[in-house]
Amino acid sequence: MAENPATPAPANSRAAAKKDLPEHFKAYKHVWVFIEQERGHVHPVSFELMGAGRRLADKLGVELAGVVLGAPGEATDHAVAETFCYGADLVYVVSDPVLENYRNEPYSKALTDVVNTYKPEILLLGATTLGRDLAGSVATTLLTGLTADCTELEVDADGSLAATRPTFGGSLLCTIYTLNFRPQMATVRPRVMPMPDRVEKPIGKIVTHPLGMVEDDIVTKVLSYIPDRDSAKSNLAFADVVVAGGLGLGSPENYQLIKQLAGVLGAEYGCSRPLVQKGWVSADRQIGQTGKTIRPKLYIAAGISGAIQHRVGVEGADLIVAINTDKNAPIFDFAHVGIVADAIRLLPPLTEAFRKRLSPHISDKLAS
Ligand SMILES: Cc1cc2nc3c(=O)[nH]c(=O)nc-3n(C[C@H](O)[C@H](O)[C@H](O)COP(=O)(O)OP(=O)(O)OC[C@H]3O[C@@H](n4cnc5c(N)ncnc54)[C@H](O)[C@@H]3O)c2cc1C
Repeated sequence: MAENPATPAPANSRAAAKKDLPEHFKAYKHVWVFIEQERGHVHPVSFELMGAGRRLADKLGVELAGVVLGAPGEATDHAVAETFCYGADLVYVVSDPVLENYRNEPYSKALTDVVNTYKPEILLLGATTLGRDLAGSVATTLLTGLTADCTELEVDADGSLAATRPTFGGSLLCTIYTLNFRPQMATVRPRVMPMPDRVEKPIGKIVTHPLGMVEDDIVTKVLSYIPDRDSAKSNLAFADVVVAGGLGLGSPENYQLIKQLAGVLGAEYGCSRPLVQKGWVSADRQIGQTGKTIRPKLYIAAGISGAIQHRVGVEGADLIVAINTDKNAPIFDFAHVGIVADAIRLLPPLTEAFRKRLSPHISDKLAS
């Protein structure tokens, strides 16, 4: 692997680092996306990656495939059908009762076997808890490179995957290449890539592959399945409207102003990292490089300076409104609307104005 600054180096400057791709890797073709599904629920990041994968596949002139692992039945069938609606040319399926719940061992074996048999040149996974666990073990088993938490994926003139991600605490971007091994693997966090349109399509070509493993082969046992009661608590990453507060609010009491405005707008509320570190707000509300990436239609940030680690999590918002007392705050460099004001004084009348202006019907629409 080679590490480069944010702008991909021209192909010829990497020539020295690039030994001839070993003969057995030359057969690796096509772009694959691992479709993460649990009990019939496909994680949206998988479809976001289908959009990114389609762009890469078209540039390379190859096929885009989804890989679905799961137990035989409706849930897996549904995931396969949806994968076609998000642009797959074909779908690889490993369907076995052992794969009903995620466990690293059988999932790694299934994905590794399918890769070794059908040889993709690029394999993308969501940087979710499951995706990170699976990607790491599959990459180490395949002895190939994995670039985690990418923010951009491109294909170079020589067909290499240029995977860009923040480094040095987010102060730099680096582009990483897996030059001499295949597949080139990358994970991407939810909401980093835009969601492509879903187009109703019939089921296309499916390639099934056996798991070749039975329950007795697996060390970990699933004793029961307990859904995470908190998982539905914060819908921050997928909200259309997000209101967030930072250290400029000065106290947890003042942070309530953020929640009040969010309540009136039917929005989700979030925060910068220091508020989580101070214990004012729970970690699932943190926005930024080490928190959630958001892509709302409207993002209101109050008392947030706009450090790069925060910026990378909000740049995908359609409209960013920043409230800050310091007219030179970095957030004004990327906000679409900047309000130089004391948020503690501005938020209550702003909330009241929205309350008067928005009928419940409009609030519902904004939030939907
Ligand atoms: C490895 C690493 C990962 C990180 N990950 C993240 C991350 O995921 N998310 C994240 O947010 N940060 C992250 N950080 C921290 C980041 O570098 C910043 O320190 C942080 O974002 C700053 O938070 P803030 O804007 O709330 O506070 P500050 O930078 O202190 O800014 C407060 C702002 O409030 C303004 N202000 C003061 N009073 C008022 C007022 N009354 N009304 C309006 N404005 C006012 C000030 O002018 C200032 O601009 C990370 C840092 C590192 C090193």
